[in-house]
Amino acid sequence: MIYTLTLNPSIDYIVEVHDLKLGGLNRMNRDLKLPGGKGINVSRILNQLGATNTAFGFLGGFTGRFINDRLQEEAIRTDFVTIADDTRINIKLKHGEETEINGLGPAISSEESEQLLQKMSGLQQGDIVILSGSVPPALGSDFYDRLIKVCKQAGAEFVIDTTGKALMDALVHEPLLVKPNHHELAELFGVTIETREELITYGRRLLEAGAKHVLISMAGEGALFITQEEVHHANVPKGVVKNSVGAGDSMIGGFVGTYVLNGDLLEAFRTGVASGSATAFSDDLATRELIDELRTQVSITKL
Ligand SMILES: Nc1ncnc2c1ncn2[C@@H]1O[C@H](COP(=O)(O)OP(=O)(O)O)[C@@H](O)[C@H]1O
Ligand SMILES: O=P(O)(O)OC[C@H]1O[C@](O)(COP(=O)(O)O)[C@@H](O)[C@@H]1O
Repeated sequence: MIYTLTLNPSIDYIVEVHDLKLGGLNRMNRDLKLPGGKGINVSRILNQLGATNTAFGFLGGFTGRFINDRLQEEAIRTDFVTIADDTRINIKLKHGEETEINGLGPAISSEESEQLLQKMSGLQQGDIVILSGSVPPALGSDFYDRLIKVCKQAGAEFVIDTTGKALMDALVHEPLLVKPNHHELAELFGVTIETREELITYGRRLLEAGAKHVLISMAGEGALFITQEEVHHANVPKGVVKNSVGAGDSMIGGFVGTYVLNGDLLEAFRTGVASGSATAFSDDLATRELIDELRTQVSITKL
């Protein structure tokens, strides 16, 4: 079974303002509310691909109910801990560029966090758990570490998509996959990365530190897939970018879903790229139809 875990879900409030005046009154040209948070996005893509999964995490208040209702409409299995505080709202401001303002996250009591650990104690050998996104300050910076230990004790594999120290600390536990984008990879090592060779060098360091597979996404510039044996590059399909929020999560969903369904790593890479692009070319996350259409445009080259 595949599980996603979103410690810090969000309503993604997408606000389009054509001519933004800081300090002035602005009117929205368009707005859209989407269920968000990294693991929740992964669950929605897995569901599109027919990969059965359950979404774990914390949801609370009117915002949490909105997210839960939207996931029920899509028949996604959920097993969230209900918390007293409201789930956050993240603002995605489109004004020619995309500016994101993400909330810190709600208060979570120790009883609520224990409930999550209790749910996860039911994990079994062979399960895959996708740990995605930021950690609300209320949980403490070592919370992923505790969750990874629960996964390992159960014999479950894990994927981790987070940043900074939490990601670096997770590597020693041998995640099945990590997927930094090119900026996150540079930040992880405190360097500036200019070339593809440098991306590969730093990507390989994540393998050396314990990751089993490394995906490096480069938005419209394609992606790299690095394993112990080989490095592959994929181009991205052509299309008009509408909303790239969730593109990285879609890539993880496409990769893991395909890997679990057919076991082929390069097909998983291809579907991951197609899923990321299909989301970038859509207002909401990708649909199965668009992923299938774009998959035929992704070519993979061994470097
Ligand atoms: N402008 C774009 N054009 C085509 N595909 C895109 C674009 N932006 C993102 N994607 C797709 O989504 C994937 C993940 O996007 P990226 O922006 O690198 O991740 P993240 O959302 O984690 O920052 C890319 O590898 C690519 O397949
Ligand atoms: O937990 P974080 O790091 O604040 O990220 C949450 C945000 O990331 C997203 O999951 C999108 O992530 P990506 O664009 O990296 O795929 C949004 O839905 C959400 O608002």
